[in-house]
Amino acid sequence: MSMRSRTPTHLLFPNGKHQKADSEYNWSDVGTVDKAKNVSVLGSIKRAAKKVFGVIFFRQRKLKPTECSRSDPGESSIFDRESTLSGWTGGYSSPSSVGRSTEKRVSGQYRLSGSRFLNSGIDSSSSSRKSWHLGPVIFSFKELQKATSNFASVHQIGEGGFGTVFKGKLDDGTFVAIKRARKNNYGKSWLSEFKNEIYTLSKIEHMNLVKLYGFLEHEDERVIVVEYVGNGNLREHLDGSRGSRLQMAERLEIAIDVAHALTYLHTYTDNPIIHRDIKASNILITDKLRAKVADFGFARLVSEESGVTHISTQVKGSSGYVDPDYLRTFQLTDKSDVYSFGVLLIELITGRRPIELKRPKKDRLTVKWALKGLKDDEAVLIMDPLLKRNRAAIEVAEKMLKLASQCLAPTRVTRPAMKDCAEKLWGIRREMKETMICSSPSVSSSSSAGHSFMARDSDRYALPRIEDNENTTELLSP
Ligand SMILES: Nc1ncnc2c1ncn2[C@@H]1O[C@H](COP(=O)(O)OP(=O)(O)OP(=O)(O)O)[C@@H](O)[C@H]1O
Repeated sequence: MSMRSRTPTHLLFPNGKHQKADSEYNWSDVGTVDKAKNVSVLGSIKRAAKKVFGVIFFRQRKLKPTECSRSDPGESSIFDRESTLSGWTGGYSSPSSVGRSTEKRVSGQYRLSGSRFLNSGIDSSSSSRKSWHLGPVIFSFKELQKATSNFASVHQIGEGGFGTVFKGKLDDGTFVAIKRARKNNYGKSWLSEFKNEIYTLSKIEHMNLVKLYGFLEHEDERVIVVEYVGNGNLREHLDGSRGSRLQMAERLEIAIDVAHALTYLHTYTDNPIIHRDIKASNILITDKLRAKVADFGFARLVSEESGVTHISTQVKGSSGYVDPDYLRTFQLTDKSDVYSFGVLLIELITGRRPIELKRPKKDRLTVKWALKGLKDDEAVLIMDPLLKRNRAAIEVAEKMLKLASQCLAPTRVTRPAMKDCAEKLWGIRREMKETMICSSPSVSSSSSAGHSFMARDSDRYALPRIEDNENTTELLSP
């Protein structure tokens, strides 16, 4: 568990225009957070119960008979609404969002008897680990203290603009990442970032996105509890401070994972979500070298009609990753994530950070340097020195660079959609397999190599790696 050094600073550019505030989510939409501050959790339960009964009463009066017959008698109306949102199947299990009947506190979580979860026959008291599927829960400060030995520095795994990240172990044995906000941070925009991360994460569920388990908002503490992803972040892997060197096939798989996550956010959620802070340190890596996108503090929902968010008063993102079109127009679209994804592709190929101040002036901006390499037909020279240079790897580098150059187009209209990027990457992956099979030393092994690829493809979501074929010809030494 190494503590990561601070990665590129976030950019905040006031545009001087008096436009609508950058983030104005209706916190009550989340349906979970007690608006009043400095109140005990018990207080929130009581108030929530009143509110819930009010909602039920209201709903019962408004529902037509046909609507009533559709609902499971044990499900709350709010679950009905939430379950249609973005494939999120659980809705909230917090006091303020749950429907009818009594709340039970189970293993530090507020539970509903009569909820969808309990109706499904899973006993939350005996299996609280599974109970995350219900949706985010409200933690008590005490249980988070216990999970982290009172936020001991030995449990610290990261630090960022939001605050400090700890690894914690809950009573049921689940490992979690606990993001504890820096207290002197609490300005208006910061609070909106906190709420934003919870709001956004609560709406999504995808294997390549970090899952939200719960949160705490009590007195001056703001904490987010998310799925723990145990193998560091992509930047640490590229720097060589984590793991053994990522080879080209693994980097390609990571790119595909990120492309899937962003395609999901842009295309398959009810309201498209723009992440706004795609960068290597926000890509977390699992033990099987799969990628999960984290850090939704800056994410924004997009209006379905226009495909754009409202004009921002502040441009947010991390230096080196921010879309120049967004900087120019203050108009945020999903293509801003596409731009940042282009920067990420360049990082995966070169291993370099987007800005490398210690290098000669002409090489400092990695994107510029790498795209010049592509133009000069010298992809092989800009490949990360840690990468093996076999034919398959070089071809992948060239193709990924070409895709990166499209993502990095100066204006958003000419950039591909994330879905197209994912499809192109799948094509690159397929061609890489073919090259590796062809480069295989013996003809007879080609069929077995083909067979093993098929086997790996069929369980891509279980054990998804293509390994670099050690037998492919080494064209150049790093
Ligand atoms: N779910 C997690 N599992 C494991 N490690 C994590 C997790 N979330 C964050 N980390 C670690 O903590 C670091 C900082 O986390 P995070 O980026 O979420 O904080 P932040 O304040 O939003 O950072 P920044 O402002 O730089 O984007 C990550 O780079 C990663 O190394």
